[in-house]
Amino acid sequence: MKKIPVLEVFGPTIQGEGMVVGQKTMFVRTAGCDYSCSWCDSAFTWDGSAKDDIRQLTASEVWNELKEQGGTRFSHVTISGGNPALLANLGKLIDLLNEKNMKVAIETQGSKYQDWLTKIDDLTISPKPPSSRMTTDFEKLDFMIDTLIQAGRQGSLSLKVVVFDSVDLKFAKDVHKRYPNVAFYVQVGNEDIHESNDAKLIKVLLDKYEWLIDQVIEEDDMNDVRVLPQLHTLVWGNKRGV
Ligand SMILES: C[S@@+](CC[C@H](N)C(=O)[O-])C[C@H]1O[C@@H](n2cnc3c(N)ncnc32)[C@H](O)[C@@H]1O
Ligand SMILES: Nc1nc2[nH]cc(C(=O)O)c2c(=O)[nH]1
Ligand code: SF4
Ligand SMILES: [Mg+2]
Repeated sequence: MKKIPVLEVFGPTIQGEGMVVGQKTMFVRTAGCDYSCSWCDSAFTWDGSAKDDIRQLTASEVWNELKEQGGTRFSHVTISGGNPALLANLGKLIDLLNEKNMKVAIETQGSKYQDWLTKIDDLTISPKPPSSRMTTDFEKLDFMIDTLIQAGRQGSLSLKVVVFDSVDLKFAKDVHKRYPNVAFYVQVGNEDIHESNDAKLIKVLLDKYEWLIDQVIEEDDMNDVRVLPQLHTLVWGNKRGV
């Protein structure tokens, strides 16, 4: 039986980001990423700092853990990382979750396609803007989005770009223009991922949110865009596992 490298199972909590923000959900966080974004708020998934906490679990072991923590208080599971789309055998977990009548969401940056992506109810693809210092392979992203749309998954799909500055905003605009038929979100970037003073953090994040709203309001290429903060950060700050 192929295993899944798991770093965290937590919840129920609310989805703090993107297309189903506010949705009550459990989280499974896988280890490993093909990127190393300068501002990654989950760098422990790939920088080696949590390597001793990685557990190799089967799909049914992950399900058991979800049930242990969530009981009967959930019907939605979000799989994030790291990049969960690096894992071909995650398909087994997705099939099991579907069998258990769970809705399943995935967070990925769009760098790697898997066939099981067509089975996801809420799929967030989050290409990385220049501030991350990563470079998007648009051929791969085109392939992923074309394939998903061809498979009839347009309604389950969204793009979400994290924005820190006006260069990122230009990138977000270009991504939205390239895929005009995909629901599009911009999200406030958190520059203070190590800040433990929540009041200070919230003030900065709300100011950035207002700045981002103002930018989108003025932009005639962004009329069908949703502007969101990271809701979980406003509620719980930089705490892990919420
Ligand atoms: C930790 S990533 C894991 C999934 C996948 N690797 C990705 O980046 O889409 C989950 C989400 O958090 C966002 N994110 C990471 N660091 C952030 C930060 N400092 N501020 C705002 N969003 C951040 C990512 O852009 C992504 O949308
Ligand atoms: N509540 C909550 N919402 C989230 N949305 C995306 C998350 C992630 O780290 O992928 C996340 C997370 O870690 N917590
Ligand atoms: S792609 Fe996602 S998990 Fe990977 S480094 Fe960037 S934000 Fe972090
Ligand atoms: Mg997060």
